[in-house]
Amino acid sequence: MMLHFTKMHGLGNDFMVVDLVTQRARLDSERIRALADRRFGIGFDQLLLVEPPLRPDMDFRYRIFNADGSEVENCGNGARCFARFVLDQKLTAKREIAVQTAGGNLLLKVVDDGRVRVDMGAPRFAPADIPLTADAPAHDYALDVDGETVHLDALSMGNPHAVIDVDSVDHAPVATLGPRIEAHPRFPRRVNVGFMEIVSRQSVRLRVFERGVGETLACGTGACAAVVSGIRRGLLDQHVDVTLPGGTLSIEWAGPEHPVIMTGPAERVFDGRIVI
Ligand SMILES: N[C@H](CCC[C@H](N)C(=O)O)C(=O)O
Repeated sequence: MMLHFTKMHGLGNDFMVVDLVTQRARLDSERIRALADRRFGIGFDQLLLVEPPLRPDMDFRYRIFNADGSEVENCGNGARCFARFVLDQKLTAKREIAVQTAGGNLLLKVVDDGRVRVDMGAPRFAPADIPLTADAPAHDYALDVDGETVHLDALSMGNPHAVIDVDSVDHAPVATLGPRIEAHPRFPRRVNVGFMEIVSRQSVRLRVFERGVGETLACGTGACAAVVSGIRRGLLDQHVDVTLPGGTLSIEWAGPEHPVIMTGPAERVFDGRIVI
């Protein structure tokens, strides 16, 4: 069958977006892995599926699959592209769009300069919510990585994140330490690993080794997790600019029980059709 899709990106974190409201397709993890490979398919960090909602108070269901075929709970850069996509495709005329994901509900809003503002929901810190099989609180957690102790802050943005402070992201061990933490047995659903350099109380630099993908040019939930971690430890103010290799996101968090607000761009690259 022929499947229509749109290629999009958020600061270089790139997506294949598929409307399953007006078309039908069965996409299993093997097919998704093939589509994620530019030699056999399209090539993307994540596949985003736009589906009818399962609940009457939601506008859409938003499903997310990593390049390795694993379905995940949330994707921040993808949420901004989701909003741009459903408006461009005229699947809605709403300017505030409620979507349900496996990790919670998001509220998407296209703001005047064309960027998208996302209410990402409140972070969660209990080890069981991350999940982290920890016998201690998940902040400033000392993780034994092959005999080396790595201090990290673990939390959930619907999906699991570990945040590590570094003096310089340019010299951070993203490629060597990232995969060993991503697959660490203490994280039974694996984990996204963020390396954060604090520049000032209103600015950080960040690189993320993403679960199921590897290092990406940007990670929206990773940017949220890094700012929450810094604010919680008294190192950052409420509104922080996060500069990733692909560009800068604006993140705001007013503290526990409050949602994290992320604002940034969403770009459409091309439309296509593929035989599946
Ligand atoms: N790799 C992530 C999903 C995509 C997150 C990222 N692309 C974002 O923008 O939040 C995970 O396995 O939880």
